[in-house]
Amino acid sequence: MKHLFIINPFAGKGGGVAYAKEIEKHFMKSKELGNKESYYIEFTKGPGDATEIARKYVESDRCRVYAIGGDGTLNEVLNGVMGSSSSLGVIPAGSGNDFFRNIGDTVDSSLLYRTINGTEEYIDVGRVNGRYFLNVASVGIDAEIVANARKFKKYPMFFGMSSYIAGIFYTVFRYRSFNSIININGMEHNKETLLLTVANGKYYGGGMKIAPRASINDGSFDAYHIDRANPLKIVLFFPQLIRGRHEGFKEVEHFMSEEIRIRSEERFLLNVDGEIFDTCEAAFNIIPNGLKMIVPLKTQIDIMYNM
Ligand SMILES: Nc1ncnc2c1ncn2[C@@H]1O[C@H](COP(=O)(O)OP(=O)(O)OP(=O)(O)O)[C@@H](O)[C@H]1O
Repeated sequence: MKHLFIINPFAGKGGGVAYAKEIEKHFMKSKELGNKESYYIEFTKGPGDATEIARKYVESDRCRVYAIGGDGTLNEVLNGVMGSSSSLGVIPAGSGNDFFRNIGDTVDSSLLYRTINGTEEYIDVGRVNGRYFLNVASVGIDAEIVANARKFKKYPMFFGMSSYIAGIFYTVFRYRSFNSIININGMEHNKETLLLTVANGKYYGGGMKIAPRASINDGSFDAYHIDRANPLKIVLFFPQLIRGRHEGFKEVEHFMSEEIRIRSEERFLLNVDGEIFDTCEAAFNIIPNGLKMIVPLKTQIDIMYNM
């Protein structure tokens, strides 16, 4: 079995780099114990690189591919792995690490070893406008917030969710809803859209529980549409959204669907696992059991390697 580790040295505060030594240590010990598995460590050099690296390896062989970085890195690796028989694991080393929250594990000193030895389970994958995603895709105010949060993230005082909260305040008073036509479960609806989130995973924005009912293996999206609301209401609304308690608001509608389409005469921003695109139409579909995910073992195995 080939193990490919793709490390984004710029994700989070660069914490992913330290894993390279740990990986080498692990495979040295493993070799001493008689295992003959090969491993490769690749550092990304810029945006898009993780997709190219993953694709290059999985085209020639079945691999276990590990994304070491944040949600952006994971998304890029996913887009390189899809269509192959390789599996994908995640070692969180970003600032938000929202996808990892769905796995319900903790980042501890044994995570790397538990993941290398982890089991493989099928999970669903989302696709929008030809791009795959694991977590959440959204349009409207939200994508605008992600774009603005990214600007704040560059400053050291903004970390994790704080850059997102700064993005919210910056965006809320400037943003205007747009007229849209949304097709869900074959029915067309005319809407005034403040936000449409289409979720496979539960979290985004550094721990905001945007889709409390979502599950990565139920074969369906959990979608939330939020109608036009005034800025003050939006500000009041976000603390509830962070905790996943937004379902009670009259502006919020929840849908389960395998296919969703939104179009508008106005252009809007589309957020795909943190990546932002400008468009006037977005077509989402779920691919049930579309990916073999590497799930870390629950037991501590570092003792076995005497580390
Ligand atoms: N060598 C590099 N230099 C600069 N940027 C890079 C490099 N390699 C990858 N990137 C880009 O870094 C971006 C951010 O990575 P990522 O999302 O993994 O980290 P993060 O933003 O810290 O974490 P999170 O998304 O979980 O908040 C990605 O869009 C990726 O394309």
